[in-house]
Amino acid sequence: MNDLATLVEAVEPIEDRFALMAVQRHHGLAKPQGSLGRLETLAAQLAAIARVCPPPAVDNPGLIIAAGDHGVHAQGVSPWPQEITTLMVESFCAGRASANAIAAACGIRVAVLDAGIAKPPADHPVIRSAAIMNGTRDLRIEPAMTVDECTAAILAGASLADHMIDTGADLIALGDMGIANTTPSAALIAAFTGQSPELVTGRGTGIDDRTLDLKKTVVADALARHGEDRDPLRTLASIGGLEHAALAGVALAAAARRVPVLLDGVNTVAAALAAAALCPDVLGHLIAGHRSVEPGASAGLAHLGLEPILDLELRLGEGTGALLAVPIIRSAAAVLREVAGLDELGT
Ligand SMILES: Cc1cc2ncn([C@H]3O[C@H](COP(=O)(O)O)[C@@H](O)[C@H]3O)c2cc1C
Ligand SMILES: O=C(O)c1cccnc1
Repeated sequence: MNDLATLVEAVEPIEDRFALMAVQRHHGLAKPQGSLGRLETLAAQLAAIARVCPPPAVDNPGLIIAAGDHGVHAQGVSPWPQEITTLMVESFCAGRASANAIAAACGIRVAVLDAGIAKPPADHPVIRSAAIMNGTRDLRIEPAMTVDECTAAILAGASLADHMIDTGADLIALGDMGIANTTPSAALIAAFTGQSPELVTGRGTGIDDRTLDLKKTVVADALARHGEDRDPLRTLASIGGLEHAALAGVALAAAARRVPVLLDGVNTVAAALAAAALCPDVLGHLIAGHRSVEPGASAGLAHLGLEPILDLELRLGEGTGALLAVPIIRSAAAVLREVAGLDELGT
């Protein structure tokens, strides 16, 4: 897929009639009706996404972690040095980050996209480089990306998702890495939900009250600079990050292939808002893995109409909350595929 219009056009709405078939099938299984609660709703969504009932088994889930750096880091919105982005990407490659530990525990493969890191890491088989730019510009004072740069990042994410699906992935979880990225996330969430920067800006990695006030001002200034334009692509380019754009592309490409897209914390929710603004039909393909502590995550999920599977008070990112929800999604598909019918009992 080498242009954005083609990518957006390739996404079709999910088909509710397969969800209805799933509900009927659940009613006939050897258990009281509705007794598996939201597992049943999830299974119905999986059927509607795949357009088949029962839905395919979730045998080969994958995580894509998109990493980027941010010009707005210069405003002092994160207590951490920018180099941590590169160091954490190296840690993903070495299999030593939290995301790796959880992915290994849950049997999920991990791929990393350097969507635009200031100091690119050394080549490694699990990293792909988008090779667009080494981080965004400072969104408080100028557009973070041009529309062309943003489009290139979306397509780089889409291409990696396509590759993962071509090599067997049947569910794609989104993960992020990028010091200072909760600032563009707050800006995107404010822009796409209409909520105030005050309400959707949070403490990220854990900033003090004074830095939080500064961060809210930076987000408000970015929105004021950008103005009223809510064109999805121009908004994403102006106040977003390269990893947000790449993850929006991952979501679009997976949806186009009828593969479920699993969201993590605030940064992936911001990317999902952009993807849904670019292409509303992506929405039915999204599953919210968890509710991040970050306030913008809840605002974004409410706007998308998504109820998260888990609430473990996580605020890390990297895809950790999405990964933890994978066994539940796998189980939802397995129940609908494998459980005996009431009429089969004793046979
Ligand atoms: C060591 C370390 C590992 C991380 N893994 C994810 N994040 C998370 O924190 C960053 C965003 O928070 P803020 O906007 O406050 O900088 C992102 O990289 C996010 O994925 C990390 C942050 C650190 C420091
Ligand atoms: O919601 C998240 O995933 C998150 C929160 C704080 C910092 N980084 C990520």
